[in-house]
Amino acid sequence: MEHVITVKNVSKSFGDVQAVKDMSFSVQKGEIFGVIGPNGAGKTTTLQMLEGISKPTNGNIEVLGLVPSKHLRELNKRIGVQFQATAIQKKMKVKEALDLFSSFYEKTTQRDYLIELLGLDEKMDAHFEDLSGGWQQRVTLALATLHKPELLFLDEPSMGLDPHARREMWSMIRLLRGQGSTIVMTTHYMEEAEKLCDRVAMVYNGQIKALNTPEALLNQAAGQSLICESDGLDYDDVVSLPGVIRVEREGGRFKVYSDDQQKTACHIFNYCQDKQLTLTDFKFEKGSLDDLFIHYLEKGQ
Ligand SMILES: Nc1ncnc2c1ncn2[C@@H]1O[C@H](COP(=O)(O)OP(=O)(O)OP(=O)(O)O)[C@@H](O)[C@H]1O
Repeated sequence: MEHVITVKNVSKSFGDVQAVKDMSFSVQKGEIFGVIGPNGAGKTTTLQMLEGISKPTNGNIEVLGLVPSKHLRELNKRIGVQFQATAIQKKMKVKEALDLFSSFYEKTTQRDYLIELLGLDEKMDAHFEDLSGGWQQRVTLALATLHKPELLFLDEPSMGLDPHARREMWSMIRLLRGQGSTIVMTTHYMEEAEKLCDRVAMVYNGQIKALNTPEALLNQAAGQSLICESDGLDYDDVVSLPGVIRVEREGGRFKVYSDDQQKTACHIFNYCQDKQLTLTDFKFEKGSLDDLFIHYLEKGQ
């Protein structure tokens, strides 16, 4: 498996704030690699170190065989970075933005292809500020990919888009991957991570808490919750059962998150027998990435 990014024991501090702590991972050629995490988790800081914009305090990074902070000029020819829409001048026309960004690169071999792929033809004379969020994202995606980068960095590519525009953005990202680009993206949307990404890193508190395919992460999440219902269940008793991490209650219905689903299930049955309670419902619930994410947030470490 060819790695286009290798991160080894990387940390980054801003004064007293340790934004990234001893992070290690690699990205394989041709994959869509997602980074998810709450605000302040260290996602942008990580991306900026990969892009060569900032230098790690400790550790080593290799991107396309180069050290980003040392070989920025060479790297910039081979990577694409999608700018936030706010970085584009409001009064600039789409075609002017394309011309300006084309002038940054030696070759813009896929300009015409991108205009067609992203349907930009009809918007060439529109001012950037007059475009909807979905169209603005298409333009910034085009600007990042004019030079057909081997590696594309997208920071929240579908932020603020409606569900339809988001799905269109996913198809475009898949097409760009189909053309040979490796894609590293951040997202806040669990559904996006699940449906679009080949592998997902869950980042919290500057550390990777889980890294796997969405399917494997979902299986991990699936082992973590169960539903039980009985009129006599006591919240404090259920919370203190072995393996229980967190309990959500709605009337007599409890959703129990556990480190060990089987063990907790046995303890719930024993507890109900001891207290002579009748369970009116009991099931293992298929978890979601949201559940897993909240699990790491609540563990808070
Ligand atoms: N230039 C900086 N100076 C000081 N602290 C910073 C700087 N950049 C980031 N931080 C801090 O580092 C931590 C990680 O920030 P980062 O922007 O990487 O998080 P994030 O996961 O991208 O969050 P968001 O989803 O809100 O963009 C935060 O505590 C942030 O306040």
